Order: sequence, then C-alpha cells, then structure tokens
Amino acid sequence: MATLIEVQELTKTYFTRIFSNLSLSVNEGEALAIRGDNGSGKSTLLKILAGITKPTHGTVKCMNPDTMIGYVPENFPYNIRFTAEQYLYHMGRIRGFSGSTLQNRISSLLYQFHLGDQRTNAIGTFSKGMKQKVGMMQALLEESDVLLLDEPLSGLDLDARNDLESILYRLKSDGLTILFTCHDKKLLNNIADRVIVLGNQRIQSEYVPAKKSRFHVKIEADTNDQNLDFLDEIDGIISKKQTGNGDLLLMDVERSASDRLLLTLIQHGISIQSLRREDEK
Ligand SMILES: Nc1ncnc2c1ncn2[C@@H]1O[C@H](COP(=O)(O)OP(=O)(O)OP(=O)(O)O)[C@@H](O)[C@H]1O
Repeated sequence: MATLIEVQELTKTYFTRIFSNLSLSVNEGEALAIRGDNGSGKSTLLKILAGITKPTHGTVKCMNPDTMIGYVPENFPYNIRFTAEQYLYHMGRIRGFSGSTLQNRISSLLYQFHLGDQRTNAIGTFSKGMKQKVGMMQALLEESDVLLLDEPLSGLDLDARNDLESILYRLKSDGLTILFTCHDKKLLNNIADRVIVLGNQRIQSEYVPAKKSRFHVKIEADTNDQNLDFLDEIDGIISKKQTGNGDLLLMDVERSASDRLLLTLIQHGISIQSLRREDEK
C-alpha cells in the first residue's frame, strides 16, 4: 500500500506536553484506529491531521497535495435549525459548490447513509447517531480521500452503532482511508487494519487487530413475477441471477447489506426461499 500521509516528529504542547516526536505513516485505503487513555492526545492528533490545530513542532505531509481530508468532531453542533438537506446544501455552498452539483451529491449521500426519508426533517429532532451521520456526510461533500472520525460510535445505541459500522465498512471497501479514535473493541476488530495506542506522550504500541472472518450471504428467493429494477439501487449486491422461468432469484450479498436487502425484498412481495452464509476465503 502506498503512503498517503507522513507524520514526522510531531510535538504538541498546550500547558503541558501532550506528545512529542510522534512519527506515523498512513497508507492509502487503510483504516487506522487510534486508542489511548483519556487525555493521551487522540483528538489532538486528529485535529492536527485535519489542519484545525497547529503542532508545536513537526510536520504532516500529504504525499499527493490534492488529497482531500474530511474531519468529523465527536459532537455535532447544537442549535442547528436547518433540515439535513438544507444544512448540507449551505455547507456545500460555503465551500464553493454549485447548487446542481450539491443537489446530486447530497441525494447520493443521504441514500448511502440511510437518511433519504429524513431529508426534510429538522436536524434538531435527530438522534445522536443521525447527527453523527450528518457530520460524516458534511465531511464527504468534497468526495474526500481521507475521513477523520473522533469517537464515531460514542453515545450511540446498538442499532445505531451497527448501522454506522456497516456504513464505515462500505466506505472503507470503496477505498476511503479512515482514521478514527475509538474505545469500541467491535469497531476496532471489524474495521481497523491497524491500531496505534497513544500513551506517555508517544505511540506506545501498534498492532493488527484479530479479524473476524468476513462472510457473504447467499439468498435464494421466489420473485413472484415482481419487477426487480429496484435491486439496481441497492449497494452490497455482489452478484445476482435469475434461473428457472425467471422466478428464482439467486444473490450473493455482502454481510453488511444483507438485513437491509432482505427487508427490501420482502417489502416488494418477494419470498425468501433460503439463506446461506458463506465465509470469505
Ligand atoms: N485547546 C486546548 N487547550 C488546552 N489544553 C487542551 C486543548 N485541547 C486539549 N487539551 C488538553 O490536551 C490533552 C489531550 O486532549 P485530547 O482531547 O487530545 O485527549 P484524548 O486522548 O482525545 O482524550 P479523550 O479520550 O478524553 O477524548 C488533555 O489534557 C486536554 O485537556
């Protein structure tokens, strides 16, 4: 994997030294988790990478100067009166996007983040997980190459965690480089390719988490003569074919997409005949 970001000899002092001479390479397409005790400097490191905070010494260099970095803070701002769609539109306009570019981009993001049906609802009424998604969509308006996430799952309930985890997994599969601070072991094991642990003002250790085996789901379904065009809109289908008189549908889908896909099939009047888990080799 090619190096995307090179961090060299980074030192940050506020009133006291947070870390010193910290060096790190971030590879293209990797998911890098940053762990460490409270106050070890995880958020500070992300903010320096995002260009929000200046290091006291040291450099952060993107190997490709056109690399776009999106940053999502732990907490979404309070008192936003806009709807999700309006908010993203205004943020995009401030960053210089045209109205038509934004409309397409925002529709696609709302769909990818499973918030299409919430587009006209006020963000003030959103749950923490939904606000976290809006923050991520805001960071991805630019089609960023790197996404920096500060505690993306903190304070979310189990459903919201699973939903966000499957979105992160898909973004990573699409080639996005993701750096995230995290206390959640499940997210570390499922998403992170590598983990660094901050402590004693430095990178104390680094490891590759034990991966759970990934699996696909094979679905066999009776189409009941339904039109299947709606399947074109669904992410996560690895392959599909119709057999018999066209009434038997065989699909291979990603695990992260299987629940959503099954629900959609049933909603379209298609009956599930069998499900089989298949481990990735
Ligand atoms: N703007 C600031 N001014 C002064 N001190 C700061 C500032 N931002 C962070 N700090 C201090 O720097 C240290 C590291 O903070 P940081 O938020 O990076 O840690 P963290 O590892 O992310 O912690 P947590 O797990 O609690 O989120 C803390 O002692 C914090 O109080």
